[in-house]
Amino acid sequence: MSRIPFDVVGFDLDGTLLDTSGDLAAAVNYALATIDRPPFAVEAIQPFVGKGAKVMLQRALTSSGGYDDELIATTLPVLLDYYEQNLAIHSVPYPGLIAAMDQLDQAGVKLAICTNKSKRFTIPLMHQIGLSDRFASIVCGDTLHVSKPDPAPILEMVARAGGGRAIFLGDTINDIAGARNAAIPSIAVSFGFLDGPVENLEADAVIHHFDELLPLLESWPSSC
Ligand SMILES: O=C(O)COP(=O)(O)O
Ligand SMILES: [Mg+2]
Repeated sequence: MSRIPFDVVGFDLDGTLLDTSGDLAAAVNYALATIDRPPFAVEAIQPFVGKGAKVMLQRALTSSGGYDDELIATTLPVLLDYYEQNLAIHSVPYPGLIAAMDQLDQAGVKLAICTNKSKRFTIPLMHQIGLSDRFASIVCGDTLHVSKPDPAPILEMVARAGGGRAIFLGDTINDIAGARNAAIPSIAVSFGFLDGPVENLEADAVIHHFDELLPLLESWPSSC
């Protein structure tokens, strides 16, 4: 019998399951080079991630001289096409993820994903990393007509994974607010693409490494 009081453990993707920042930065920098803007360091791109590729590009353009709609219209397809061809060159699971997933499988808990990344990138990326068949459901930024922090995609992820009690892990306010809006508990990961102190996310708990996940879930009060 599992001592974990959850049926579904849901994960954000970028900055939570996988460190995708190397490939995202390469795509942003490729697009910026086509308009003679200088590249960003990988770490500088991280806080731009979390609300989809268009917002990531808008944030990069804002930090390098500004933009108008025409510039977005020409550079976004360049970024998207490059990223689609280069999804998993540098991207890797965070340390301890696979072992934590194995432990959750053994405990009979379903794993699921709710990401603001488009389906066009999410499904091939998870396939190329070799993890796509480990998740009971994968809800992307364009699966519904709304994305996190709206609660609908998180609730859809839980429903598609079979329903029941759920908890959600993420690295940005979109994830933690989305879980709160969906009335499920949340865990913030301190190793993701933070844009400030992890405490500012006001998650119910914080982990610094995936080794902490199983003990945390096993000690989670079953009444809350
Ligand atoms: O593509 C993004 O900007 C964010 O994706 P995430 O929701 O998996 O962090
Ligand atoms: Mg994220």
